[in-house]
Amino acid sequence: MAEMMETTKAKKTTMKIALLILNIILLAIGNCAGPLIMRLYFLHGGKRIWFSSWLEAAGCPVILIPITVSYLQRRRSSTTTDHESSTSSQPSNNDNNKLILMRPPVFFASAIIGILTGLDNYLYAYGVARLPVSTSSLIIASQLAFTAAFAFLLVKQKLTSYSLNAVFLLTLGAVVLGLHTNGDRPHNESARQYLVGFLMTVGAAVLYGFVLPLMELTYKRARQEITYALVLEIQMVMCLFATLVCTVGMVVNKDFQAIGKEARAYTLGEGKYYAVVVASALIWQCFFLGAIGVIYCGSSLLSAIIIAVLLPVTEILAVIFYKEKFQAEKGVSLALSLWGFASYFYGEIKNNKKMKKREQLPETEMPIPNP
Ligand SMILES: Nc1ncnc2[nH]cnc12
Repeated sequence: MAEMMETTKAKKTTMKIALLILNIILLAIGNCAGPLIMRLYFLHGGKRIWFSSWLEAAGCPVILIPITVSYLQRRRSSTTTDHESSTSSQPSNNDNNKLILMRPPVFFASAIIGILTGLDNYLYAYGVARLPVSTSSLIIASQLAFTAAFAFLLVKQKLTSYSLNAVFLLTLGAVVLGLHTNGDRPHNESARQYLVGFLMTVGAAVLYGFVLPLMELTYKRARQEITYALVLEIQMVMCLFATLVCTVGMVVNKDFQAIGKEARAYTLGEGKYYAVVVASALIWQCFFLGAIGVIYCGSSLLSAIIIAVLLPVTEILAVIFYKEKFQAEKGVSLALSLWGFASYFYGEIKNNKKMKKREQLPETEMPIPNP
């Protein structure tokens, strides 16, 4: 019996590590390619900020694919368990047969997070439209410090010397990255436009720094078991509400009527315009699913650290694809980010080892029962 429990526990741990790796990959794709494709829209004639922020969430119907696969899998496994339990008189798990796992408290929390995400997407898109990538990346990297502060307040995230060191190094990396942005205001932009873009991006960093721990709090306070299938449903509801917020913005701003004209005038061609739009919607889904998936497998702080560590990668990709200059600051920033990331993981590994030792201790101290 104890052996069976050990095997199930080991299986669960392996599954969680596999899920963590998968979500880190999704987050990496979204975090690196998202800002680049959003910028591609603005660089070649795109002007609609509400539309651009709408694209960050509107690709959510694609999440219906893994939701359906997960439902079919649950049903299949529940049929097998039902069959086994009918012969072994064990109760079957009712939740497995449900098409929708989410209960009202999680639904309302996801809806609120979705509304905040919709507003955040607008702030973020505004910054990408107005500022050079290097500047907006610098500001967004400060999000890590806000996440650390909000995670400390909302979910009592323990800040070890290693995670604090990681926050410090990653923030320093962002500051170094911004050193070369002096006087980088584009020629066709007024000082006021530039300043508003700057402030909007600061707002995005603060708001998203709040949203990540809020999601972790939702997982912790949910009065139901959180599984990855439920995480997919949360992503769906969150993005639906974010899309709703941005749809209102688009309607007020008359963006829907402007899309056709904008596509025809796009300097890369109409076909490429729609390709950018579709790719953008899909890439941002990777970002948001990756972000909340990493929170599920790890924590909101880990999600923010991965986002911060990948920002210099985005810079390098911008150098390759948009022929931006690669100054020494970018190399230093990259090194600092990797150092911060290594520090965080070293701390986590040390912590895990300590926890495992503590788990094993009572077993060795327990008296051996008489047969
Ligand atoms: N809406 C957003 N999209 C991507 N990265 C972000 N960082 C802060 N807000 C963001």
